[in-house]
Amino acid sequence: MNKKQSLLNNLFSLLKGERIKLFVGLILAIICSALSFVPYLAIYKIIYEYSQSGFNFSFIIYWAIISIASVILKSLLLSIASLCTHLSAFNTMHKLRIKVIRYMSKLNLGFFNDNSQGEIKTALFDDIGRLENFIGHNLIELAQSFVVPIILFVILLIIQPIMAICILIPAVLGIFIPMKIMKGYPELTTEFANTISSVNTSVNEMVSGMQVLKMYHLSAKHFKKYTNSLSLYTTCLKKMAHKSCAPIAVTVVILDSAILFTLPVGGFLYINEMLSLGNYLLFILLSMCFFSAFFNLINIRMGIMELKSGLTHVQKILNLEPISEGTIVLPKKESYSVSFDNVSFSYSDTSVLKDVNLNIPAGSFTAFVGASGAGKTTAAQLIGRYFDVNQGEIKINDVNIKDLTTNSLMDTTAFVFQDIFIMDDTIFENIAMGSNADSSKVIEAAKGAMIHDFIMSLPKGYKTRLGDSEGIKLSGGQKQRIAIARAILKDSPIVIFDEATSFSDIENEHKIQLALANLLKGKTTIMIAHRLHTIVNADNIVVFNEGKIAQQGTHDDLVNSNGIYSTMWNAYIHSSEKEAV
Ligand SMILES: Nc1ncnc2c1ncn2[C@@H]1O[C@H](COP(=O)(O)OP(=O)(O)OP(=O)(O)O)[C@@H](O)[C@H]1O
Repeated sequence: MNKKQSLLNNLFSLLKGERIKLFVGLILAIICSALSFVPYLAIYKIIYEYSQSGFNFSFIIYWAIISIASVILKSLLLSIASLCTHLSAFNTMHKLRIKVIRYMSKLNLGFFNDNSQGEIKTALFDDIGRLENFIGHNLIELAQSFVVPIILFVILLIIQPIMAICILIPAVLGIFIPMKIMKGYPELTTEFANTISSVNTSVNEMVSGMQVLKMYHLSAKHFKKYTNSLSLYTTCLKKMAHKSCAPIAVTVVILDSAILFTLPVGGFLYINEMLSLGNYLLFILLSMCFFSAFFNLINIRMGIMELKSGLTHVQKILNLEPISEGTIVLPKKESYSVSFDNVSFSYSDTSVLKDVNLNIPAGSFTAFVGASGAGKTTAAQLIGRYFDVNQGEIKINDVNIKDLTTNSLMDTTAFVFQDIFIMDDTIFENIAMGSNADSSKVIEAAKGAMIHDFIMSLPKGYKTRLGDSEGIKLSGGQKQRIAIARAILKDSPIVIFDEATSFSDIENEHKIQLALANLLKGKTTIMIAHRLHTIVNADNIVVFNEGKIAQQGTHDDLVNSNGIYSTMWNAYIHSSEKEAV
């Protein structure tokens, strides 16, 4: 998508497939507006007939039936028009949501670290959801608000030009004065969209952290972020109500009293024989329709402002630079080398990795260790292009990862993190993750991750549902083993574990280590670990310190040299002994 392309342009291109439905909807809406004149016409006819030839009951019945029929037909057509525009709205919202989700998949994975779930949810559902009001309701009102006054104005112009021009005065005042008073409303709608986003973010945070919050006796009232964002939201709503109050009142006053303006003008023209009594009557009735058509304009304008500011969040996502994709596809191989050449990286202003040089030979087992915040996870994530390096190059098999296709990079690397994503689905699908793997492969992977016996102990085995809604809950260690089974099944030549066995008990951790040692044979493995006993057999242990590589070597080499690792190891042994006592 073109970065400069505005969302409104995108909207028009999304609406392309909906043109017929929209056209039918708008035409029907205009016919409905024409039908709304019929009762006025009936009143005119009855009064005029009465003034000319006295009371005529059958004439009244005739026009009453026509009026009722027009009202019924109008309701029917309006329902069909509304159905058409709503179907268009739902299809457009669906297309835009798919478009944004597809686009998000082109962004680097770090986007999902940086953007809270609440913000993404607001953009996808609340902001795009505003299209329903705009396409479903506002477009109909817009068509009626423009077409009806134009038709009426032409009719009035034909009957009596002076009178027609006179009725323009209150209409113009009724539109422009409120618009002037509404100054500042667009800023409020932007503020409103932002406050909804921050309420969603804080609600998400609060719900996911409810257990911790309760433990610290923090109720919703005490969760400052939530109460603050909620107060901002409520304040903004109040400000919007205040701001919209005056323009709505002014519109109502001007348009409602407009008839008081046309009435004496018409009277003057009638006295001076420039207007017949019948036409005077018709004028009064038609000008009532004319003015009422403008009432919706103020609502439409507010709706458009809210839509525009809401869609800026969506536009912000669509404006992000997608990850540049290379063209090289790595051939299928058991293992690949990975190298960091002078790599530096910062998260906005925070420099995290500085001039890192590292060679990870194909098929080797490398461990990243170091103090918390030293940059281990960041270094590992850069291999999967969660973010792009600011300086230097990361290569897989001597190919810069930026030159690989995204699919090739994703096929080549598998990540197992501490924080594991579990889908609301069966255990089988949670391991297969959308692949076409058959059950024997899934079972083999589960056995490798030491989770098969647990799965078989469940009444529904691999068909057991996991997840928050109706599924069973897994322990941290069980989740980690599901994630390890996924990685085993993915069979990527480079596997990166970030504290992937930290939730397992010692016995299971040992079993997993043994199983992994077998399964990862030949693969290039990178393991980030704080529990140092899990990586003593690594071919190379890389010690990170403040974003730099401070040391590297085998466990024995590092323990025997006086450095950060030996200090870490001694502290680790000491704390393990203490725990054992
Ligand atoms: N998405 C992010 N945005 C901004 N700063 C970040 C982000 N992720 C990490 N950092 C910062 O980068 C630094 C390195 O973090 P990183 O997670 O790579 O360290 P680590 O060595 O893996 O730590 P740990 O062992 O605690 O997981 C830290 O100071 C952290 O605050």
